[in-house]
Amino acid sequence: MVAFPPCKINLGLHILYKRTDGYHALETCFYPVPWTDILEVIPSDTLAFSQSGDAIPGDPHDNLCLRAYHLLQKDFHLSPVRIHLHKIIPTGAGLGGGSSDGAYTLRLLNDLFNLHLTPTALAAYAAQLGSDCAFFTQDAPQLGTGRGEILTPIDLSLKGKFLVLAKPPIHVSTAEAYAGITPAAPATGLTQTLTQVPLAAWKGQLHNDFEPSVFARHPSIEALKERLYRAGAVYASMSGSGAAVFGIFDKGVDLAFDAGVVHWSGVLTR
Ligand SMILES: C[C@](O)(CO)[C@H](O)COP(=O)(O)OP(=O)(O)OC[C@H]1O[C@@H](n2ccc(N)nc2=O)[C@H](O)[C@@H]1O
Ligand SMILES: Nc1ncnc2c1ncn2[C@@H]1O[C@H](COP(=O)(O)OP(=O)(O)OP(=O)(O)O)[C@@H](O)[C@H]1O
Repeated sequence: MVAFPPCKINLGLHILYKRTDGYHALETCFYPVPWTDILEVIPSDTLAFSQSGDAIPGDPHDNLCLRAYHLLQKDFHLSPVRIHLHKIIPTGAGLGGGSSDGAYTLRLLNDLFNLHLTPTALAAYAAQLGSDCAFFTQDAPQLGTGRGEILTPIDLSLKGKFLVLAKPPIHVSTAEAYAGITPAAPATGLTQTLTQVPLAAWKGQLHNDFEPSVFARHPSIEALKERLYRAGAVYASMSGSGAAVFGIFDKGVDLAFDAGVVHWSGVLTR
């Protein structure tokens, strides 16, 4: 079986307070973007994991695809599989690429072994892999709360808009980004902003709370965001804890970026 795990952007990201478990309570809108990895899971005599494409930091034995397998193996005594991941989504980007691979491994195993896990059950397993993972068990935009694992569908469509994603050659560690945050309740709740403020007025009203501290350490990320505005973006922001930034345009643009900046662009179809 083959799947194409997408990445995500965060439309608004409010870090509300630090929880007693060390995580932060947040509210964000996860929006899927078809810049995808390629994931194959097939039955095998022995458990095997291989990868191609871009390098992935860390020990391959800790890959989220394998962690997903072991999570279900523990409860369902699954037969061995061979997993191959072709990596395209940049890591350390705030795009949830690793989280997506883990969640899609759960989805493929659910189908391959007819486990009949519901989307809710899959989301609960995914939440054990990481705070961003649960979102990737769903296919539509979701409001994320809690540590990001509590999902509520949101009626929001960017269909027909042209999206540009760009990641400079900077790796932002999620834990490091959270350590630089001073949590605070926002003046306006995220759902209210997203549903009552038109896209044309999001600039200055839709905030990613990670931007001040990450931009202070990495001014080139802020410069990239401003570059998107100068190119005509209606709205631009850093995604997640960075380093990727995105711009939403009313029409297609053809932008050239400095060497080392990996980028994707396309018309959103949902
Ligand atoms: C920044 C976001 O990408 C926004 O979508 C997510 O909150 C990050 O989700 P993630 O990468 O899946 O994060 P996890 O792998 O669960 O946690 C990595 C580290 O980030 C911090 N972390 C993560 C999520 C959260 N709500 N509060 C946190 O403080 C913790 O230090 C944690 O040890
Ligand atoms: N399949 C995978 N793809 C990418 N990273 C993986 C994978 N499995 C484990 N990892 C580890 O997880 C870390 C975080 O993954 P990734 O960088 O894709 O998330 P992210 O882009 O930071 O997204 P976010 O910040 O929104 O969670 C990587 O640096 C890597 O060490």
